[in-house]
Amino acid sequence: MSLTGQSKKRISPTQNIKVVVRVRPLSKDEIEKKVRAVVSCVSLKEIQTKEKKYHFDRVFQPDSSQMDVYSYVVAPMITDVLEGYNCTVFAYGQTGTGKTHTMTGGDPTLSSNVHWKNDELAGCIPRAAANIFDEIGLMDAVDFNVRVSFLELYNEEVRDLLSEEERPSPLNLFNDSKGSVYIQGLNEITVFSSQDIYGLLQKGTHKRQTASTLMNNHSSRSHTVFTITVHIREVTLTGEDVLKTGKVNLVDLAGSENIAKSGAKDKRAQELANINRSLLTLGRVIQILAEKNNKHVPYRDSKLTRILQDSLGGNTKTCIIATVSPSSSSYEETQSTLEYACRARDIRNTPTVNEKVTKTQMIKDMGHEIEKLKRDLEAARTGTGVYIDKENWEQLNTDIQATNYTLTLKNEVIEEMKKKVSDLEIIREKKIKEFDQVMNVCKTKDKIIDKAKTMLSKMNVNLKQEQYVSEYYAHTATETSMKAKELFETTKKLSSNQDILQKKLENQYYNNYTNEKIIKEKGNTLSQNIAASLNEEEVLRNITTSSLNNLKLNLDSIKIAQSDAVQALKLNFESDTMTSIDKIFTKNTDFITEKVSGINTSVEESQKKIDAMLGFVDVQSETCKSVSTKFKTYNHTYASQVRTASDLLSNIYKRLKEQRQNEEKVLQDLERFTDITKNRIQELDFIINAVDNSNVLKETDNCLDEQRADIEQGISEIQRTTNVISDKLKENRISLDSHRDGCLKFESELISSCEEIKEHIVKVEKNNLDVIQSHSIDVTTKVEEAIRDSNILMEQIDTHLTTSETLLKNMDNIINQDIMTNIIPVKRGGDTPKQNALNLPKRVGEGTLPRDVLVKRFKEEFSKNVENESFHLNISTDSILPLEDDSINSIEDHSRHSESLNCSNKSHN
Ligand SMILES: Nc1ncnc2c1ncn2[C@@H]1O[C@H](COP(=O)(O)OP(=O)(O)OP(=O)(O)O)[C@@H](O)[C@H]1O
Repeated sequence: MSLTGQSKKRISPTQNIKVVVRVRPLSKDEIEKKVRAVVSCVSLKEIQTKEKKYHFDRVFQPDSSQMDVYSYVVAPMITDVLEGYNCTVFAYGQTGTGKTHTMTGGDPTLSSNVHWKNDELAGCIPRAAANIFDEIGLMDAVDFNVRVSFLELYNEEVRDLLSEEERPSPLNLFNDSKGSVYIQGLNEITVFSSQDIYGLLQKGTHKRQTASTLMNNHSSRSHTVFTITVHIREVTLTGEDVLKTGKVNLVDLAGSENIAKSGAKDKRAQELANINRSLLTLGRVIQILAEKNNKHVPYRDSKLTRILQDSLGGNTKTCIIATVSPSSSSYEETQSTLEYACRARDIRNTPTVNEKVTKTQMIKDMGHEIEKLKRDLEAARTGTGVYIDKENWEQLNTDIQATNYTLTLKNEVIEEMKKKVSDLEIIREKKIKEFDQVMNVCKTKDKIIDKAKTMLSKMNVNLKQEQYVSEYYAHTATETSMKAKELFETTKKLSSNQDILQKKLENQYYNNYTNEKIIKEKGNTLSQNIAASLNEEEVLRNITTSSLNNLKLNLDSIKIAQSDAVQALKLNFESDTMTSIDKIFTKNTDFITEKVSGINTSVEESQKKIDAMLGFVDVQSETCKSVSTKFKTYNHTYASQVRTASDLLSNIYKRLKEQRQNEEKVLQDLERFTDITKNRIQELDFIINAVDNSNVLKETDNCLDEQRADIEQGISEIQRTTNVISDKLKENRISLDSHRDGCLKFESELISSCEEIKEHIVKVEKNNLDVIQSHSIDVTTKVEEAIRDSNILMEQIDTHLTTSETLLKNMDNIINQDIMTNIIPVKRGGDTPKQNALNLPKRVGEGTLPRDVLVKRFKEEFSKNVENESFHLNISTDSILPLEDDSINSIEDHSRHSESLNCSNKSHN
């Protein structure tokens, strides 16, 4: 039987294995002994011990029913099994915590009177059996096959609990060609109802090895695996028969307590070592899988882990039920079970649906198997098989086993590689996600950059536009001044022409006057002649009168014509020149007004800037003030500190001085005392000598000797005292010296620290001053720049105003003096002079364009030349200004008119 074999087809996403905890209620014994419960279920997912809180997929309280556990853990797996998944449920925990109670339940044989859902004692295995048959029963007319196997793993030996043998021999584990674990000779019994399964469960349970331990008389020391395999026949859309296979392994593990505590000895200890070997290996496997560090997973180190390989980190849907006791006596085990279960939560499986096998393929496989068996039977019956020596046979078997082992190892390596690949795949996916995120960030950044670029280009265009407009205005200003000059020249010429015209008129009048005079003289001569000749007087008078009348008429007509011509000339000149001057004036006024408003705006802006600068200056001055206040405070503190330090020093000096004075005084006293002592000694010597010399007093020798001895003793004592005092004084002096040195050192340190503080203050002050200076320089520069700008603007305004004033004055002069005065007829005569040709400025009437027109023009030009990198707009008035020829025409008309007038005058002459 293969526990794990089936090639896989549909892969579900990788998922953590499910881990739940079931807390058993306190037993009667425990209640009687008043054992304390040391674990509490905080919520549906949390359990609290004395030390720690643990989180699981689900926590079942002591009063949870069997059905509660089944509904949450196994029921969803039945649906998965029928869909073709392999599922495994482990019960893990200390002996006596309810593993068997959870997996098998009170009585493995369910009563047929009660529905399995209502049976209180039934564990997961009988419920799963009933559930599977219920589910199959709900399916419409399907062919199915349900098989059951039940094995026990005891002392690292696999035994078939459904074997007919009384004491079944251990079974071998093999890895088949697909790398799955295969248990040779394990019975898989086909069942047709849930009752069949209950029977087999009961049969197997009887066979289960049990052993007594000190902890629980009924506890099982073996692991059991109860497997229900379901094959369902399906017909594909193409009409082909396929077989869908799914199975559920229900595992009841041996108790997880340690050997020492169990108190087992000798053979039992060996058993426990083996049992623990499986559990220890299971623990290591769980640890390595949970750590996800791609270490070798030691599935092969125990039979239990080999059998359950696929359920841990494989393709199976797995759930671990950790059973714990609430009793304080089991606290350590409970804690270790919870830690173990917690670790297992990190194991990830990739559940995969078993591949559906076609009927043809199955028949083919079975046919091959039958053929093989037939051949073996035939060979055994006829003796035609291959006979080899036993040793060779064993060698061959060993070789096969070794090869199989190598193969298995290779398969394991392959599996590991696959795992690594899948891990790498996960990492790759993560990296791709990260890369995508980075790319998204980059895209966002790109968008921001693009926006910034667009803004920049817009700003560039605006800048160019502003340059264009300002250049244009500058250019127009120059042009205007030039035009004004030309106009001035023209006006001058016009005035000289006016003079000439006046002269012409004067000449005309003079000629007329002369003519009149001559006519009058001639008339007088004629009348004289008529008077002389009386006969002809009447006739001659008539002739003369008519001639005079004619002449008068002629003269009048000439006068009228001339005055008309002058009037017309005057009117023409006035209207044309005035119109053109008006136009220029209006345009210039507009231009000036616009400029003035622009300049006003600039001045306002400058004013605002200056205000802002002044504000900034105010802030800076405030900062300066606060800095200087701080500096003052700092200085003050520093001065007071220096003062305190100097006071301290002077105190120390004073004390030192006093001490020195005291010392000197003591020394002086000592010296005086020494002198006195010396004198006393001398006196005594003198007395002794005197005594020595006197015989009378020899009697008192002894007494004197005694006195001398006393005195000598006193002297020596005095000397000793003096020595002691001098030693003390020396010591005192040394200590004073060291004290003085210390004071001096302190003083020098104080001075140096004061110097440092001073330097620091100076530095800070300098820095502050530098900062303030640089700020004020900046501010001053900016203010000066702003003032300079505004001055320039004011100058420009002044220049414009002066120019316009000059223009106005010139025009006034032209109108008031040159034209109006010179037009009055002069009573002098002369020859009509030749007329001077006027050199008028071509576009004397041109004004400046409004800003919006300029901007529009700039945009047109810019859009045309946008491709050209070195694009530069031509702002010459030839290219941008429209021709406004009214003024030119008027002046040309005027000159034409003058010419015609000249001609008419000539004809008159
Ligand atoms: N949730 C529970 N409710 C009621 N009784 C329980 C529960 N869990 C366990 N018990 C009782 O505790 C005793 C021990 O339980 P059980 O035999 O299932 O423990 P075990 O973990 O399987 O022990 P072993 O490892 O020795 O097989 C039994 O009498 C069982 O009925």
